[in-house]
Amino acid sequence: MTDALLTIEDLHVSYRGHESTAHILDGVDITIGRGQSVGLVGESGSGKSTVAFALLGLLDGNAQVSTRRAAFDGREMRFGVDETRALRGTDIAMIFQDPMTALNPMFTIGTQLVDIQRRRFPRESRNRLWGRAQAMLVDVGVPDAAARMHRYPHEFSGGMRQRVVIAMALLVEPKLLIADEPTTALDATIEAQVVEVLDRLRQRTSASMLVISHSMGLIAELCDSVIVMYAGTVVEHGPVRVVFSRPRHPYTRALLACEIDPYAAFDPSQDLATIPGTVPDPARRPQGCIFASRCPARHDRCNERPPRRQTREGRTYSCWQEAA
Ligand SMILES: Nc1ncnc2c1ncn2[C@@H]1O[C@H](COP(=O)(O)OP(=O)(O)OP(=O)(O)O)[C@@H](O)[C@H]1O
Repeated sequence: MTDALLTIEDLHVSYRGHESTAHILDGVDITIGRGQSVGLVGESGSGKSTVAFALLGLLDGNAQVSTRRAAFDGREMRFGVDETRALRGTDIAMIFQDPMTALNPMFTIGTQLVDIQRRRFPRESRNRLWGRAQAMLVDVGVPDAAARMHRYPHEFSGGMRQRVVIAMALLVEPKLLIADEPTTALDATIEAQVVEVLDRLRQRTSASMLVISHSMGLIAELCDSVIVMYAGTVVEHGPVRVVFSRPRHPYTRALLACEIDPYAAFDPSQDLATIPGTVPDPARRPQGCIFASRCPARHDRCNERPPRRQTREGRTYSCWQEAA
């Protein structure tokens, strides 16, 4: 069994409103092994970013978070308190969809790449941190790195800014790198280049990765295993090869049917077509299977009782349908 870097059991996140409570995550389990890359895939609103934000202590103040058990790097962890914030920027680094979220327009890239390392390497000289930063810019494919260190974020293109943010995340030598839709804001050619950089660095560093995306192609390219989320629940998870080539859950099948081929050379223009029907209101979750209202294979039992968890070929899925 892989030595887990992160284990979260039964994660719940809800927001209490005036009239009702919206249950955004409902019993999510996540395990990420050391050096492993895990993808989180699902339609918009399925709760993918909520998982990352819970991990980093970035949820809105009115969020209620609970778990049965959570551990990071061999230590028990608690959510929504200072512990999660303490991990941010040292043990866990995040690459956001919009690189400007992480960059300060007022400072040069060099200054920001040096400052980000201070907490991790408090005794290192500025010169040494500057050298590390410049070398990392070269690594992520920023040309003319020595001169670019003196430039401001607005002097970089979108793709180059995202490379800078990847460098920034890697400079703190995180144990876990979270990439939340890292290429969505980029145009197609640049997107494929950034994926290539992430893939190369993933193979070289020992960091684990959590890649959040609605693109199965991107997950197939970057990840060892995949967690498929629907409306705040995990419907199927397991090795990417198994789940994508022989999906069991009707929702995974529907997602894959919408994309052309997750194993084709990464093509960012491939996107999800819509699956008929709508996601249930998080304030009124059904008592049976959460996907039943949109499922082509549903029968009476699916509306009445939560689905059965089944394991086949190292992959687990929650559905009443018997394996063929
Ligand atoms: N403060 C909040 N109060 C109530 N609901 C919220 C709040 N923040 C987020 N949500 C809801 O949580 C749900 C999950 O959002 P989340 O951003 O995690 O989904 P996602 O799968 O990452 O979607 P996307 O792919 O669009 O980023 C959404 O329905 C969103 O409206």
